[in-house]
Amino acid sequence: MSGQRVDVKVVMLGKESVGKTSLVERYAHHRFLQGPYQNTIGAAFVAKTMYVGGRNLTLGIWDTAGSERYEAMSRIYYRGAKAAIVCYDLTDSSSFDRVKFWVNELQNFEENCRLYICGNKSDLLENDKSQRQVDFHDVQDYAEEIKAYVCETSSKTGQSVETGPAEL
Ligand SMILES: Nc1nc2c(ncn2[C@@H]2O[C@H](COP(=O)(O)OP(=O)(O)OP(=O)(O)O)[C@@H](O)[C@H]2O)c(=O)[nH]1
Repeated sequence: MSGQRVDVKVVMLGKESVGKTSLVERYAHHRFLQGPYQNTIGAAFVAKTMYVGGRNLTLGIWDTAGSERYEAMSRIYYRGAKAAIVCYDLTDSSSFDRVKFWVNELQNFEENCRLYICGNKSDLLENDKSQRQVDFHDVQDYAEEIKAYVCETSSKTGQSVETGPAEL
């Protein structure tokens, strides 16, 4: 699908509609596409070149479909990934349950993959904290257990999107 040389393979995982495609769009193209939600079918690939430590590094980002119907396919995309960004929606606790499913998969089948747990849609909490359904400290405790990084992002405002994967 991509003829481009990829130095670091990254995979986006998580329940449908948590904002994986929007995060990639924000990270790669610095924009947020308004308009009706369109679910990803299968997966999409985006390459982004970064200048790090005196050299250009190409990230190959696989944005997988969150719908459980594509679950088997998503497994194909995390093979050999150096990092997985496992996303959830801060306003939807069921999406955090799905994080645990993917973490489990990665621990079993891709043990060298670095894990990032990303709570998205932080903008929705700005004016109404009661919308939060997933406690940050609970996520931190869980992340410590599984040796993952955590971040809270908004693809809408761009909060923490550019800085998020800097450790890669
Ligand atoms: N308020 C807000 N809405 C967001 C944010 N990120 C995504 N959305 C909205 O959430 C919906 C789903 O976003 P997508 O990026 O398509 O979600 P996805 O996880 O890629 O979904 P699948 O392709 O089905 O797996 C869209 O209507 C987006 O506009 C965010 O940070 N804040």
